[in-house]
Amino acid sequence: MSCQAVIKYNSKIAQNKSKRKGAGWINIDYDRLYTQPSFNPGRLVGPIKLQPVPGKGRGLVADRELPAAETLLVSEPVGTALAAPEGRELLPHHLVAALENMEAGGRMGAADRARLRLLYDGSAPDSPASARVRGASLDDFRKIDDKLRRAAEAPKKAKGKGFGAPAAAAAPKAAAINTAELGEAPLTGGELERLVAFNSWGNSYSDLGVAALRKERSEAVIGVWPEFALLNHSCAPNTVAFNVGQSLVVQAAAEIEQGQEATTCYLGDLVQTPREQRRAWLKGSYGFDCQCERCRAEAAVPAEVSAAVTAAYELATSEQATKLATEAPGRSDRSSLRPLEGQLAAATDRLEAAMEEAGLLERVRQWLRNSAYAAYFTLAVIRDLPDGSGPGDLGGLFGRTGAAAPFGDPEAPTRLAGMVEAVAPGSDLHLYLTLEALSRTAEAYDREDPRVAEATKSCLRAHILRYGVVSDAVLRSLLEARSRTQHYLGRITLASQSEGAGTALAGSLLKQTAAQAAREMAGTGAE
Ligand SMILES: C[S@@+](CC[C@H](N)C(=O)[O-])C[C@H]1O[C@@H](n2cnc3c(N)ncnc32)[C@H](O)[C@@H]1O
Repeated sequence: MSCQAVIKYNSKIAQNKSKRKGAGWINIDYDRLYTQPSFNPGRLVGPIKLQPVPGKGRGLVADRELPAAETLLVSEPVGTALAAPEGRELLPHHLVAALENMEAGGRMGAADRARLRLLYDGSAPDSPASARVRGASLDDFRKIDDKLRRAAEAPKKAKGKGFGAPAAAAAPKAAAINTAELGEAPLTGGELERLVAFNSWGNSYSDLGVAALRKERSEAVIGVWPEFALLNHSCAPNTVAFNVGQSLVVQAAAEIEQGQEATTCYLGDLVQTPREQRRAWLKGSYGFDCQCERCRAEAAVPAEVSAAVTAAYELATSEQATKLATEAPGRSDRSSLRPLEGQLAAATDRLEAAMEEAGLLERVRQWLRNSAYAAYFTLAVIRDLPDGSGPGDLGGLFGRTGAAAPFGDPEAPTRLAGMVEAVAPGSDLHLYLTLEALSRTAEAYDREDPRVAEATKSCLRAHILRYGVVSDAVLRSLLEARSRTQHYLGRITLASQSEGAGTALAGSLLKQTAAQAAREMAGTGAE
């Protein structure tokens, strides 16, 4: 890194430090959070505010410039989040039943009831029910416990200021919300169903790297993290969220400008499907027509480009392709997959040519590639199959086995990681692919090769995006734990200590300190 970049970086850090003295910045001890299960960070809110967002009801907007890797939120669930062994599917009705049980058993606190009732319940934006919560602020979520205590001490004062009361109608400000009253009546089954339908968040695993460091099992989770439920959706979001114990951590996964909306993605794996599929699912599940930047950009491309996306996607998700790809790990060679490989190559080439012809921006091209990701991914998987070697020797995108397989294209994971970063920065898949890219390029090229240096940088960047700036030791442990993840047919799992070729590699390659990596990131951004 050049001297100039170091100086710029230092001044950027200094600026950030002085900015962070103000209210709103989260200064969390990540090392403790990621390593000590007993450490409870509580409810933390960064420099964001809740405000009306045209066409979306309310949303969270950055109060100041938020650099990538900065923490937006650390949220705790309403009641408790449900957990099950990793990979098990937990559905909203499981959560509704659990919350109903809490109510029935007298274990639902007034503060949690109030937090839930401050969330969107599916009512039309101009209905009286929506008007009830429109004036809420993030403080209403954070300070409910205090308010309830004060209301209990002076019950008469608190009465008469609730929603719909004449005084509230005359002054429709946040102060009109009486959170104490919102916590009074038990939540009905119907209320819970609606609130869970629109606000719950589930994941088939809590953070794999952190679980390893905390010596916990990674678990499937579902819950309502109320502050997180204030984030609106985008098909190319600028935040990443992950579970650490009962907490949900939300990080800026890209720089978010002051006044810009922070967004999350409601789609899960569907983020890598064409526009029509994404929008149909969002309409069916949440009742809105997505108008995010990616949806708008994808709607504006020439018909040939859209047709090429659809054709590539449909080919890769056809019954025949899915069957062949599913059976592939048991195959001794890739010869029977040659016809499919040829069709997929033609389909992705056609998409690339159509995008080139249309002169699209690289950002839009990356979005469109994600819409046809199944085709790019399946092609890379087929090309990864070793020619002629026996079953059990499979490695690469089918999951690391430690075998030194003669991979078809050492740069395939680098390209896939770049694509995924465009729609799911800091996601499990993004981190997995950057590690895969690092181990592949290191196997294929000399350690001094710029492609290895680039892959190292991308890998560190992805991990810092997700985890924030942690100590050198914790970063290295996280990388080592994550280098044992396996990816097979869309599922990422953590292999046992002894499995996985990535561990030693990560240890030897990732000698850079967390501070150096952070400098690299800031230096790149500053130049
Ligand atoms: C989890 S809530 C998000 C916060 C919500 N906007 C509020 O006012 O509390 C989900 C609901 O927000 C709205 N929403 C989220 N993302 C949207 C988007 N991209 N466009 C339009 N509406 C959106 C939809 O009504 C959706 O059902």
